[in-house]
Amino acid sequence: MARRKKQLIFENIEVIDAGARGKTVAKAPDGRVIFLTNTVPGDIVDIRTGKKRKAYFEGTAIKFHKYSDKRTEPVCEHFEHCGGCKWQNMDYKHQLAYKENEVKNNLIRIGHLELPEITPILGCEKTYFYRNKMEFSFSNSRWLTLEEINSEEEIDNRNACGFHISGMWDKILDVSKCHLQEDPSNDIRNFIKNYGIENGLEFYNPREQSGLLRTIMLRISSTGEIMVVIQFFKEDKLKREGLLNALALEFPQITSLQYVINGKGNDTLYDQDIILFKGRDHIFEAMEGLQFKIGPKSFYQTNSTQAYELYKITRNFANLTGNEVVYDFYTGTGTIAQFVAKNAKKVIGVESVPEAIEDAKLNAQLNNIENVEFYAGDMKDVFNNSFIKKHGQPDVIITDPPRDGMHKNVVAKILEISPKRIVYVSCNSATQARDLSLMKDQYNIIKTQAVDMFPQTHHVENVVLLELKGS
Ligand SMILES: C[S@@+](CC[C@H](N)C(=O)[O-])C[C@H]1O[C@@H](n2cnc3c(N)ncnc32)[C@H](O)[C@@H]1O
Repeated sequence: MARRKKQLIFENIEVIDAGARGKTVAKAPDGRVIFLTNTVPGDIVDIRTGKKRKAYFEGTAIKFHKYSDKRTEPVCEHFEHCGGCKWQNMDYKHQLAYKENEVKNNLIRIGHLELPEITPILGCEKTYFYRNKMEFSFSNSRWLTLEEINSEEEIDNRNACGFHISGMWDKILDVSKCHLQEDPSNDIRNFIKNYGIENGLEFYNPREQSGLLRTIMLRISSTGEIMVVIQFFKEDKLKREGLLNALALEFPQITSLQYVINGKGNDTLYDQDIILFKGRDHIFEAMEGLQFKIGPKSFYQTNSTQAYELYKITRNFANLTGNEVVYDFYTGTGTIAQFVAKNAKKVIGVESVPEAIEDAKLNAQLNNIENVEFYAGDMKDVFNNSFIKKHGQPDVIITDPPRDGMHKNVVAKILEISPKRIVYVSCNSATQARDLSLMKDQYNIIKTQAVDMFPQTHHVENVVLLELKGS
């Protein structure tokens, strides 16, 4: 072990694991964990530590003695700098194994749960170009490589359109080809960027809060429909219409072309008026004969193909016969509720975003589903005695909370009313394990199934079936 300022150098260390936050894991000779970003399990490396926390280090591999046989060549030219698909350098079958293991470890170590035999994780057939929604940002402060910084040459164009660089709020990595969304995603983004540069549309300056072009949101649905929403920082009718007309002419296949003028400090669209320029103000997603109307603010699972697999597993675990009252908590736009409705007596969905609930009601009408009801509000407030009195004792609860998991009062209320069956869908198995540990005295875990929705990243979805003990 050598010392360099406050940093430490550890030599010949094997990388042993991958998991939380997309980082890989090695151990220092004293047993302390080192989290790394630029390695794959099986690599043998020298490590320079950076940030030291109490119980672990953050580090970087500075020399490779052996490359792991779990490695594969990243397909994306931006891999090294982007940070969006951190696991691209690991063969997909190994990515799946680490995800499966992460879920299992969380359920056992955090939840102290007794698990049934674990069914293998369900991988994606499509490991690239699987996202239906992408967001890109403009900046006149393109992130520069070290080579560019050290070069003597003057950099005259620092306009960029792509992704934020982690830890540098004002820097954007300029992306020429992203492997996450099908074509014409890249063509549309590059067209807008090039048009902007050629026609003097200033790119957003995040420090000074100035410029015109701010963000692009691009949705391509499984039905092939395309939505483009361009966010401008200020009003400039001439330049805006020039761009939108040129885009519409170049890509006549765009179903919905919309824009926003947002002069706020942040670029979230959710509190903004979105203005239709051409086509419809929505596109459609379709799943097993159901249609879902998707507006610019609607939530829809980002990987449509795997969402279908996830919902089939959920429906299968719920094992409905047509006579059950089902509560679908954290229902979003009511997709799971509608997906299981034909197998249930009635389904009640709850969601905090009122616009999502409006979409859910509209979609249920569109799909001629009459046995679903939707309510907007925070779960911990809505799910109370009068709610239960109104809708009846549920036979099955399906719950799909955000990454933070369920509020403890929601868990307590579920335990109080004790439905026979609970299907818990989660995008964060650590909080899922925490919640399940609160339920383990009353419920047995019957099945658990991990589903990969996001290849090349560490994210993983997990579905657990619980049954009331003694039922
Ligand atoms: C993981 S998404 C699930 C969406 C839906 N089940 C689906 O498959 O499309 C979680 C949802 O919970 C909603 N949500 C977050 N916190 C909530 C709360 N406290 N009460 C109710 N809904 C909440 C979010 O708006 C989001 O739509």
